[in-house]
Amino acid sequence: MNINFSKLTAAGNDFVLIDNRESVIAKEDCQSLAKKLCDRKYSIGADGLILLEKSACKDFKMKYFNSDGSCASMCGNGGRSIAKFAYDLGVANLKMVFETDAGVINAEILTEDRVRLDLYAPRDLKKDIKVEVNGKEFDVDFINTGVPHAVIFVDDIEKIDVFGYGRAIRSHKTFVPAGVNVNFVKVIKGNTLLVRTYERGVEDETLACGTGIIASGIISVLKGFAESPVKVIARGGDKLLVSLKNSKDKISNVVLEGPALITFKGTVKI
Ligand SMILES: N[C@H](CCC[C@H](N)C(=O)O)C(=O)O
Repeated sequence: MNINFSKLTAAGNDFVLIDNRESVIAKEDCQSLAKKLCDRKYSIGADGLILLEKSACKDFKMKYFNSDGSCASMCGNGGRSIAKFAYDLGVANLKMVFETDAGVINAEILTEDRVRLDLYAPRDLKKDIKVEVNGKEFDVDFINTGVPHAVIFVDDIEKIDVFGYGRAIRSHKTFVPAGVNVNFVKVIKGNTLLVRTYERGVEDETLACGTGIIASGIISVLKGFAESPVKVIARGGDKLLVSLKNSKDKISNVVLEGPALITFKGTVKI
């Protein structure tokens, strides 16, 4: 049987995507397969594995696995990548609706390499949590944008030890047992953020984290540091846009727009 797969990068967050509508990959094999395929030395290499699965009610379903094999309920850059993958396969039109474990997402292919996601409302906002790690106290805002995120505003985004502090905060007792993705944010002129993210499940800084960029945009607006739509420059240099639709006291839903490129595609016979 031939399996369609692709390698995509979305603002530098890269993924292996597999068309698993015929369920050729068994549930119990997904985590070990993710670790194997995401290994940058002995395999294709990626931040995560994304499976396109059949859905009874939407165009398709997305299942996401980090490069360490852990399963996550959502991936913002992965969502933009699977939209492109699904359109390329002919599974969906330019506008599509798909299921994730965090909720239903509307996606639109805007141009050859730009995709927009319209997501569910974020949840579990907790402001001004004090977290001390490695002798330094951080003022953290927490929000769940499909996966858990800590947002920390810093003055010097170039100098901050994203790996050291990110790893320590990711596993801090405040966030156990699930852990948290850690975003360091610098507000610059022009209603723009610079964001660097230590990603749970990759256990390193990635060049972009879509749900982290959304979390950073939301918290910046709530704190009055920026106005929607917020421009975000990811670590890899790509530009994304976070737009919030506020309704009374909560953010009704969020739109993330940014690049998503197919860098390789093929089929493998099994
Ligand atoms: N590492 C995340 C999942 C992927 C998030 C990120 N790649 C994105 O684009 O949202 C977690 O385990 O919570």
